[in-house]
Amino acid sequence: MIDQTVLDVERLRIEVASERGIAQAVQDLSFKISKGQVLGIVGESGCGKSMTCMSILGLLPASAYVTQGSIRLNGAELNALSLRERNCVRREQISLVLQNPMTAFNPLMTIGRQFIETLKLHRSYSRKQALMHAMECLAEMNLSEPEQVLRQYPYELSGGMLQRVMIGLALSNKPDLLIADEPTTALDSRNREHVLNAFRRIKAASETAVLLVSHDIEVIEAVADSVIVMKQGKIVESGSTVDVLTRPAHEYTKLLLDARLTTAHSGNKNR
Ligand SMILES: Nc1ncnc2c1ncn2[C@@H]1O[C@H](COP(=O)(O)OP(=O)(O)OP(=O)(O)O)[C@@H](O)[C@H]1O
Repeated sequence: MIDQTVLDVERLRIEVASERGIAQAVQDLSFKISKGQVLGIVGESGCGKSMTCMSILGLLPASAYVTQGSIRLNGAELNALSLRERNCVRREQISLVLQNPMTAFNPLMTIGRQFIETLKLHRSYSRKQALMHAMECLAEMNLSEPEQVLRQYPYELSGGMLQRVMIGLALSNKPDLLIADEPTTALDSRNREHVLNAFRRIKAASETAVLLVSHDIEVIEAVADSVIVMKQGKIVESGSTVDVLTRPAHEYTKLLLDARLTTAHSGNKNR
C-alpha cells in the first residue's frame, strides 16, 4: 500500500529558555497526518499548540529550541535542513493561516495584487492567468462576487470574508500541508460557520493535509478526522475525533467537553 503520510512528527520536544531557567513547552509529541486528512490539536492556552506549529514551520522564537525528535514532511527530515532549504520547504509545501487575517495582508495592496504576488512566486503566470486562478480560489471558498473581492483592500472586507480569502490564498499554491492556528477564534458565530465550511470543502476537494489548532473543541469536532488533546506540553489523549469526543478517556478531555456544554447552555439561556 502507498504511504499517504504527509507530516510525521515523532517524539518532539521543545524547550524554552527564560530568566527562570529552561521550561518544557512540548514533550514527547508524536502524530501523523495523511493526504486529505484534518488533524485537530485542542488544549488550553499555553499547552504548546503554537510552539508545535512554529517548530514545523521552522519559525520558533529565538528562546525556543527543538531538543529532541523528528519532523518529517513527505519523508524528508525538516530538522536536518539548512535555513535556505527550510525556507524553500516553507514557500513550496506549507501554508499557514493565523487567527487574525488582517495582520497577514498588506493593507495598502488590493486582494488581487496580493494574490498575483503570491502566485508569481510559485508559477510563471501572466497577470491575467494569476487573476483567473485567484477567482477560482475565492469561488472555492464560497465567496460570492470574487471579481469584486479582488479589487478591494483588506479593510473593506469583514473579518470572516478576509479569513476565507486568507485560506483561499493559502491554498492557491496547492500546499502539501496547511497549518491553521486558531483560524476561527477572532470571528463571530456566523463567520465562524463560513470558515468551518471552507475547511469542510478543503477536506472534500483537496489532498492537502491540514493541522488545525484550536482551543475550541467544537471547531475540532466540526472538521477534524482525528484529534490530539494537549495539556502542559503533553498529549493526554488522541484518536479519531468521534471516538475521543464521544468516549473521552481522560478527565481533562471531559472537562473541555463539559465546558462546551456549559457555554452552550448559558448561551441558550441568554437568547
Ligand atoms: N515567544 C516565547 N518566548 C518564550 N516562551 C514562550 C513564547 N511563546 C510561548 N512561550 C511559552 O511556551 C509554552 C507553550 O506556548 P504556546 O504559545 O505554544 O501555547 P498555546 O497552546 O499555543 O497557547 P495559546 O492558545 O495561548 O496561543 C507556554 O508555556 C508559553 O508561555
